[in-house]
Amino acid sequence: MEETAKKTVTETWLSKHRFQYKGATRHPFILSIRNGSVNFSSFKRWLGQDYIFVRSFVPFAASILMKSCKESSDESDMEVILGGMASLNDEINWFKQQASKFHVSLTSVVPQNANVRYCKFLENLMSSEIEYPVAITAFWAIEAVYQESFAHCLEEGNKIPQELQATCERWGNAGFGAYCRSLRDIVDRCLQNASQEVISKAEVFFLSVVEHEVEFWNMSNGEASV
Ligand SMILES: Cc1ncc(CO)c(N)n1
Repeated sequence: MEETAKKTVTETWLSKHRFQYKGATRHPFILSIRNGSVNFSSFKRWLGQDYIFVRSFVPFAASILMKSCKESSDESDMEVILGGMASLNDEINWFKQQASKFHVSLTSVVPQNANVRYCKFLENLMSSEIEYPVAITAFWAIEAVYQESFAHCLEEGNKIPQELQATCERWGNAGFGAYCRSLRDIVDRCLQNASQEVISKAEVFFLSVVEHEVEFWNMSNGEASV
């Protein structure tokens, strides 16, 4: 038999679940930002909801940092995650600036159902019963969907409205891309040595993230969803 490079776990998932993944990274809302047809009230709705999500994402990131200190075999994981937390600090301030620019009142945003469900999902992942490889898989997937979505907006031929350029750059920039790549490497390293049970559990959570992301983008439509 011929020697071929063994596929990493994330490579396997991304090809096996490419349709679902594309649903999240090429969502109509993202395509509308890229082609300039985006409805500004949709964008404002997304902005307010995402601020709420990011505030829930901070304690989740902190829980990942704790797990990495206790369970990781590689000391450098801490630096990668800590770097992510530093950019979340910037992100919170950025949301406040953008909200003021777009006249969105962050204090009066009511979380929609899909957002409440996604935040609840993060809370469950913070439990000490969730293994580090499983939690970091979800963490990577959450960041990667945004990175791939907004990087796609920035690709050649885009007609991004000038007001939304900064949003696309926030998650689509090369530095954020490199950060997501580091997270993905951590996931692959952790899962390479994990039991089949943990690998399967991580795959289920990966798919859940993808579904939650689609539901999250759907909220920008403003239609009440169940
Ligand atoms: C819903 C959602 N997913 C991912 C990210 C990336 O941080 C975000 N800000 N919001």
